[in-house]
Amino acid sequence: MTPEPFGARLRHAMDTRGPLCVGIDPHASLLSSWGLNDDVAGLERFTRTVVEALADRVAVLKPQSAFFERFGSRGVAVLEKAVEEARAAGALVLMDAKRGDIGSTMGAYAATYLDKDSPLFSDAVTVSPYLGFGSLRPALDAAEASGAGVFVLALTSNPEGAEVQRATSADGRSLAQLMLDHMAAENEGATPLGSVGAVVGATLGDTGADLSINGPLLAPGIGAQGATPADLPRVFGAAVRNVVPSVSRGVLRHGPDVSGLREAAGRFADEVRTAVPES
Ligand SMILES: O=c1ccn([C@@H]2O[C@H](COP(=O)(O)O)[C@@H](O)[C@H]2O)c(=O)[nH]1
Repeated sequence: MTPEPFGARLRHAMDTRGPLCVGIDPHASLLSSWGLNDDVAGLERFTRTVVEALADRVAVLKPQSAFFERFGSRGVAVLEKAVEEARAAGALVLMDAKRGDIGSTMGAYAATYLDKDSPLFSDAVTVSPYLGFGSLRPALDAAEASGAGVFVLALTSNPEGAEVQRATSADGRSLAQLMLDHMAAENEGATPLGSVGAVVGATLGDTGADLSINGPLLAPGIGAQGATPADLPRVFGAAVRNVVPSVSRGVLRHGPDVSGLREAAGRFADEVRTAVPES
């Protein structure tokens, strides 16, 4: 049976739960402020608490793989369990791994995150297109086959990104626009939403880019990096209904109480609803 595409599953989740994505970023400083040790037991407790607090209410949970990988195989085991538990509780899991390599190696990354039989299978994964959009083909194909999604870096939230992403390509478009146009081509004709998303920072102000890719737009940078939900209409213009606003530390710093995490996520969700009533 053909799996339901990620874009359709995400649209449904956004419409029923609201579009907010909360990141699971177990920074050492957060473990400490939660009264936990910077070790695998602390990592596990932190992660389970976030999943317990939020997986039954937010559309998307986004574990940041780096914070798990730093503990080696035992950290990755915590990540595997978190993915399984978050998905079982109804959240879509977006693995923030930002993978990118030559196509043959990309195939191995695709097998890791986008093959239903993998212990790290996720609803979607972040990838970097700066080895050429075509190098992502194994991930795009694997995602389509398994009903998963791929979020491609376009205009990242960090100020350093501009020197690469705003550089001019051979045909005069910015590199970011070139990538966005590739994503639009991948999503052509998909309803209600394509499964190839773009990452566009909420911190950027008016991007001047054409964001009409017919796919989701992940907007990190809300909270600790200074953006707010009120910035979304200016950054995303007519595409704002497809935005998945993402916040990590801005919510996580309200732990370790489950109620504190829920209230913080609820406040961001309310702010998003006020800023983007059509979302
Ligand atoms: O352009 C990007 C792409 C990804 N990120 C990731 O999102 C979170 C942001 O965390 P905050 O605590 O809300 O700042 C983090 O995992 C980044 O790696 C991004 O910030 N910008």
